[in-house]
Amino acid sequence: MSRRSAGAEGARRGRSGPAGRARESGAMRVLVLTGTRPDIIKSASVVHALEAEGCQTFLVHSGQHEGAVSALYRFLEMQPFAVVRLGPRGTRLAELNARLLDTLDPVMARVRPDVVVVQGDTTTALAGALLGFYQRVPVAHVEAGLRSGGCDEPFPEELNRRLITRIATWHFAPTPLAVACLRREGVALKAITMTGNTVVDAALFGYRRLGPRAPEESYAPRLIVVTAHRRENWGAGIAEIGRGMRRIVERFADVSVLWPLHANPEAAAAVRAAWDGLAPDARARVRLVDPLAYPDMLRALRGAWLLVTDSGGLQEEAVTARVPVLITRRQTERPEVLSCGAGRLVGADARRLEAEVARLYRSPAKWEAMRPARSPFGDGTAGARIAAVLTRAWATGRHAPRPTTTNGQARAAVAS
Ligand SMILES: CC(=O)N[C@@H]1[C@@H](OP(=O)(O)OP(=O)(O)OC[C@H]2O[C@@H](n3ccc(=O)[nH]c3=O)[C@H](O)[C@@H]2O)O[C@H](CO)[C@@H](O)[C@@H]1O
Repeated sequence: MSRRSAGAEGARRGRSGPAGRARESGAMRVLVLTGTRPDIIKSASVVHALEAEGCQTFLVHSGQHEGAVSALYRFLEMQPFAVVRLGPRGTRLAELNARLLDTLDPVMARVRPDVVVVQGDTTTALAGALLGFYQRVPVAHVEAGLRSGGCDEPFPEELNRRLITRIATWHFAPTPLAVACLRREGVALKAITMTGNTVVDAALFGYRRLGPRAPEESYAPRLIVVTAHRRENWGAGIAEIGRGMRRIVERFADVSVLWPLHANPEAAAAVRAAWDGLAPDARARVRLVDPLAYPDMLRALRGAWLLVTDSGGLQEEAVTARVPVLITRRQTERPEVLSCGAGRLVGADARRLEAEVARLYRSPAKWEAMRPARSPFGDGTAGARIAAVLTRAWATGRHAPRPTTTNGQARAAVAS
């Protein structure tokens, strides 16, 4: 494990000190746990808002994703307290889980937080929630209440979300639908706050940092940004999406494609193969690139005519950037994208993908109808709402660990 700084002392506002010293100041100590790129992006505004409220934040990166995370932290103006190195490992979830629990346990014990904040549905988030339970530290769950149906799709995230719901004291739900899902599972209303999604906060923060669009950002008239990384699309699905995109480029001479490839070499190879033998003039309109740094992704999105993706966070960001999105999945745990009109499910199906693009190509009105003015994912104040709830609970002494996931009725049902 490498320590980047002690507490928030070296952090943005220089307000706190090493773990031990910070304890003496009496401010609420919050351990914010991240493990993947989306976690980092979605935790930024929570960290900023907690610090603005005078809390001592201890940002811990679990090491689940090890890639280029330090540039992302810098762009989002966050400084980790600890970056855990999990070391070489295979792809077994049991191994990941065991290592996360074992490695994070002493980190949490050293920080002795008053609250641990976990984000979303990763194995890191589940480990953080479990450790909170083991160490009797109350858990705040950001992006709570997303549900897709069965417990095993997406695997393993759907079960992770549900298990975290059983453990958490505070449930920060991004949308009314997420609130309803939590209520259906017996979570007490007073334990839920609807906040909007922190991904919107991050995007607005990012766009403020980037400033106005530069001339070199003016892409071809119809730029389609494509990403494909979901486990369910590995192999045949990604190849099918590639075939569909190829037909689109061959058919429409003013369409260009920017496709940041997934780090997984097999997934990247399947995408590359889809373009083999393409005529040079069409090939010139296709850019297959390494994963984009977050600021570059924000730039690409604001220059895009359309997004084709199986990503969760990108669906939410596309709505915020008012870019129509075709979702290459059978279902989405973000149905708000569909109900607000900004997105359509096309599956990993080349023909459907081509047909949907052709429909939007032919009809500017249909394209415009997929750009709602308001995002169902919030207005960019989610982080502030979360920090306000936590600091209020701290101020009134209501931060102690307690089970909140069952209301009276559910408890009675369990007891009977
Ligand atoms: C089952 C499910 O839905 N799970 C989700 C999934 O998250 P996701 O689908 O949102 O993941 P991605 O698409 O990887 O990331 C998106 C973010 O990354 C930025 N981005 C993307 C490409 C790039 O080239 N450069 C970038 O900067 C982009 O703007 C956006 O902010 O897995 C997470 C655990 O890993 C989960 O927590 C999360 O629920």
